[in-house]
Amino acid sequence: MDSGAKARPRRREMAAATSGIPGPPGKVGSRFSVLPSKFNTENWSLPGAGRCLSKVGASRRPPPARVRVAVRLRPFMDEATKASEPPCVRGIDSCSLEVANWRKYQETLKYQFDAFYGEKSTQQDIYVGSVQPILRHLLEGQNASVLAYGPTGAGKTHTMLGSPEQPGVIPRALMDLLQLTRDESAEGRPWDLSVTMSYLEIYQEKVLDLLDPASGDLVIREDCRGNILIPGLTQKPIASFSDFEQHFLPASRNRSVGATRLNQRSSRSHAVLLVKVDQRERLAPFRQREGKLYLIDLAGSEDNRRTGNQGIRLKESGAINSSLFVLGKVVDALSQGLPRIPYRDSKLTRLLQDSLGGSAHSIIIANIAPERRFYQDTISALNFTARSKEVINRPFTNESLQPHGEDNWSLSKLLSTSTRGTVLILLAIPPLFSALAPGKPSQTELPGPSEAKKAKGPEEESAGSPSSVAAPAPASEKLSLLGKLRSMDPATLESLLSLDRLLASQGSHGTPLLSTPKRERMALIKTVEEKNMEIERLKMKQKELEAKVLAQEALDPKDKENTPTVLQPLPSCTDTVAKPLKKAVVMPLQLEPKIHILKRGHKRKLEPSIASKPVEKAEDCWELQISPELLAHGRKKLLDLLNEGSVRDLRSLHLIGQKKAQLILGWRELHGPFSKVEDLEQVEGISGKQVESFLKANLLGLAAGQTCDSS
Ligand SMILES: Nc1ncnc2c1ncn2[C@@H]1O[C@H](COP(=O)(O)OP(=O)(O)OP(=O)(O)O)[C@@H](O)[C@H]1O
Repeated sequence: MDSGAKARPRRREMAAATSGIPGPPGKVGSRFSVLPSKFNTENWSLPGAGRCLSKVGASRRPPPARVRVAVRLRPFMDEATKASEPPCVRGIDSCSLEVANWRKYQETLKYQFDAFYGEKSTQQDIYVGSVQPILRHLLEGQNASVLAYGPTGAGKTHTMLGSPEQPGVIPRALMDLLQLTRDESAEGRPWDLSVTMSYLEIYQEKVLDLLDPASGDLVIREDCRGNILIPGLTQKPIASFSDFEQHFLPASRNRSVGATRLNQRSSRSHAVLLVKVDQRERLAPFRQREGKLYLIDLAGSEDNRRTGNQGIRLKESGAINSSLFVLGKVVDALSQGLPRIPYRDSKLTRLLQDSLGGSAHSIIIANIAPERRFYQDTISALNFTARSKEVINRPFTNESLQPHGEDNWSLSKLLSTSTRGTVLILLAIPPLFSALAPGKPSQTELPGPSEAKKAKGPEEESAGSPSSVAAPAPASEKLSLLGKLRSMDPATLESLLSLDRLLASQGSHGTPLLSTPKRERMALIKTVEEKNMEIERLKMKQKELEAKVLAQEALDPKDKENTPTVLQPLPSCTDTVAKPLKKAVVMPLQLEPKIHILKRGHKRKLEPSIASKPVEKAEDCWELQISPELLAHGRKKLLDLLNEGSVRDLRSLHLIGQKKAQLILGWRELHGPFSKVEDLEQVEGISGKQVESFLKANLLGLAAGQTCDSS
C-alpha cells in the first residue's frame, strides 16, 4: 500500500536527516547549548520585511498551503530489545518508510511524507529541515504552527523541547526568531519588531495558563475576524533568549507530567507555546503586522492495557484520547472537504482551528517508535499523519494600520488589499475603536496609548494632529458610518470588494485614496448604503413571493391533499432571504411518498397493498428502486456506522457478525475511514457478493426505519 501517493516528495536537504550528521557547533551561555551559531542560509533564506509584503500583496489570492507532515522514528530505548527484535519500521529514503504488515508478513505498508527522519537523525536535522523554513512567515505577519503528534513514549517532548544537551524545536526556534527580530529592527530598517510569549496546557479539557497557574480554566474565543483568542492569557515580552528561559523554564515545571508504564515522564496534557511577533512600520503608512507561532507538544495517545493506567492516570488518559479522537475527526472532515468541521468538540481542536484548515503554515511532526509493542500505535499515527497532509490551509497576512493618525485609515486600502491575500484589520483611532468594538478590546489585542505614541513617527505627528482627529462633526459622522461597516453582512462586504476592484480598474489606486481620504470614503460609504437598500428591497420581494406561494397552496385543494401536514409555514421563514429558499427545497421532497417502488419493465408487478406495507414488500423487491433521497440517506448512515461504530454497533447491522465486525475495525485502523460503503469489499474476508447482500439487507432496513420514523 502506498498511502502517500498524492504527496509530492520534497527531495531537499534531508539526506542529513537519515545519516545523522550532527549540526553546527552551539552557542555559548545558554542552557540549550547546542544551538546553531548562525543561520544556515543554504536551507533558509529569509527575505526582508519589505520584500515579504510585496510578495504577499502582489498576488490576488494567497496560494493555499498544504499542511506539511514529517515523521521521526526514535531509536530503540534499550539495547536488549534492539538485539532481540527487528524494528517494525524501516526508512526507505528521506521521504518514505515502510512498516511490516502483520496481516500478510510477506508484504509491507509503504508511506510517503514530506520528510522522514530516521533513528539516527539529530535535533538539528529536524529543526533545519522542517521547522526553520516556516519561521520566515512570521515576519510576513502570517501564522505558523508546529505540532508534535504520536503515541506516548515515542519522542514528542524530546523533539519539541529536548534536553540541555540536545535542545529541541522550541529553544532552537526561539533563539532564531529572537535573532531575526533583532536584525529586522536594527537601526535604519523600516520596521520595529517585538516578541511576546504565552504558555498554556490543556489538561482534562481545561485551558490552564502555565505562566500564571492560579488563573484557572480559561475560555477560548473567536473574534469577528476568525482569530482564536484566549482572553486573560498571560503574555510576557521577551527581548532575548535569557528572557525566554526565565519565563519558560519555571512554567514548564508547572506542566502536568506523570509516570506510566510506557514513559517515566509522560506528558499528561497538551502543551502550547504561543509566540507572537508584532511589527510596526516606522514610516508612513505606519502599518502593523502580527504573526503567531504555535509550538505544540501534544499528549500521546494511550492504550490503557499497556500503560497500566489507573485512577487519575486513567482519567487523564480518557481526556487525552478523546481530544485526539476529535483531532482525528477534524482532520478527516478537512481532508474529505466536509461542510462541518467539529472544531468545537474539544478544546484542543478549537485552539488548533488556525493551524488545521485555517490561516497558519503548519507542520505536523509524527513521532513513532521502532519497538513491536508500539506497532498498532505506529500504524494509527502514520494513518493520521497521511490524512493530515490532505489538509489545506490558507495563510494570509495580518496587517493593519497603527492606531493613530486619521489619514492612516483608508477603507479602500482595507478592502482592496484584503482581496489580494493581505487582510488589513481595522483598528482605527483609539477613541473610535472603543466605540466600534463589540466588547472591550483585550489588552493583548490592542496596543496601549503609550505604545501607540511611541510608534508615531515625526511625519505622523505633523500630518495627523490631535485636533484634526477630534474635529467633532466629522468624527461622530464617521463613527456611525464605521459602525455600519462593522455590522455589514458578508454579501455587502463582497459587493464593496467588487466596487473597490472597479475603482482600482478605473485608476483609483491606494495612494490617491490615501491623499484624498474623506471624499473617497464618503463615496464608498454611500455605496454601502445603496447596497443595503438594495438588500432590503430584495428581502421585501422575497417576502412577497413567499406570501404568493402560501396563498396558492391555500387555494389549490389538490396540492393541499398531498401536503396536509408538511406545508405548515415555518415559524421564522420570512426573517431572512435565505430561509424561504430552504422551504423551497423541502417542499418537493415532502410531496413525494417516502419510498418510491418503481416498476422495472421486465420485473415483478407492484402489488396494490404495497403502500401500506412498504417494508416487507420492499424487501421482496430489492430490484425495485428506493427513492434516491432515502438511498443516499441510508448509505450515509451505513458509512457513518462503518467509520465510527464499535464492534457492537457493527454487529447490529444485518449480515455482520463478530468476526466481520473485527475485520472492519482492523481495516479501518490500517487504512483510515471508508470513503464509500462499497469499500467494504477491500476488507479481507468480505467478498463483492457479500457486500451486495449487505447493502440490500441494510439499506432496505434503514429505509424502512426512515419511513416508520416519519410516519
Ligand atoms: N530521538 C530520540 N533520541 C533519543 N532518545 C529519545 C528520542 N526520542 C525520545 N527519546 C527518549 O524517549 C523517552 C520518551 O520520550 P518523550 O518523553 O519525548 O515521549 P513522548 O512522546 O513525549 O511521551 P508522552 O506522550 O508520554 O509525553 C525519553 O526518555 C526521551 O529522552
